[in-house]
Amino acid sequence: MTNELVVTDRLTKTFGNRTAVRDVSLTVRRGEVYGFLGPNGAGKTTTLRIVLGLATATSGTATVLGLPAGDSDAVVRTGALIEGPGFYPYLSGRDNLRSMARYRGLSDREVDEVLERVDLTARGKDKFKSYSLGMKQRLGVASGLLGTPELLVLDEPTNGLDPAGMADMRKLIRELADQGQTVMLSSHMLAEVEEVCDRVGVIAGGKLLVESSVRDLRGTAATLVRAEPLDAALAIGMRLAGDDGVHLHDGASMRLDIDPGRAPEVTAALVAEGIRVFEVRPIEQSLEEIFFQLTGTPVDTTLAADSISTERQVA
Ligand SMILES: Nc1ncnc2c1ncn2[C@@H]1O[C@H](COP(=O)(O)OP(=O)(O)OP(=O)(O)O)[C@@H](O)[C@H]1O
Repeated sequence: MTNELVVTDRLTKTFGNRTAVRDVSLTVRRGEVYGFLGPNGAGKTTTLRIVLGLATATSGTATVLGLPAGDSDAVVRTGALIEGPGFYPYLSGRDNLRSMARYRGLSDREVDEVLERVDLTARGKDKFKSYSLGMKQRLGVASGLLGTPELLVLDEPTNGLDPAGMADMRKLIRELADQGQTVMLSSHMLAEVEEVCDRVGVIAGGKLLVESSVRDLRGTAATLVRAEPLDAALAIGMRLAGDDGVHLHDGASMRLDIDPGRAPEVTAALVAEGIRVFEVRPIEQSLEEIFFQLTGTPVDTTLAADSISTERQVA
């Protein structure tokens, strides 16, 4: 049994003379929620389509559950929500799933189980067309869960949902993960990836820029110091962090590019020079800044209110 459920190796896809995906090598491990993060047009959907066997690569390989992407056994063991599944508007949610289940030789009992998992049991008998967007999307996830897939692939699962619908969907994905479900999802929202995902692959312009845990991506390698007089403090800062490791911050503090674990040493050095120390604390880069540094693309401003609140004023 492989623990690397998705492995792509230098995956490349071109459309005419446009390269949508270029040399993407990523790994999704069993039991994790993997966030494929990137701005619109980055190549996320194209990559997921190849992983799901809906498109072929121009070069490179994609392996799913240890099998070539598109292999019938890999397809059967993978659930997906991509480009919105087609549901019959005048059938109930449950009957829509039943028709899918029968087609695949699955029992009605399994339909009731997946409805329960996405919290739609109470509305299962209502017509699909009466559902909110969030419920429709949850029904889409339910359809992806039919057949107890080892891997669930969700393309922008919260796209178009209102804040409450987004929150419901994120909660659902975390619940599925807590039940052991491996999920690979795409998103253009940093806050979402931070909230939901264990690991992240950042893609822009078709290239995978970084792959790491959200925590490692952000890092905490800087220390904020508020002290007076600041000029004297800056001189000590340079002694400790080097000339390039000191940055003015807010006009009243400095950021030192040194591990926050050295806070006692920093404090002692400042105090030894008669400098008054008001604050020494770890400082995190915001994911927005990291994203911008990696991609050269600012985060979608419509997401600002939704973003993670962390230190945003690194000099
Ligand atoms: N069938 C196609 N024919 C031509 N170009 C395509 C095709 N599919 C995707 N592309 C192009 O490939 C690039 C990557 O598209 P893709 O849909 O994979 O990005 P994405 O990251 O999923 O973005 P979005 O969230 O906007 O869908 C885009 O420039 C897109 O226009």
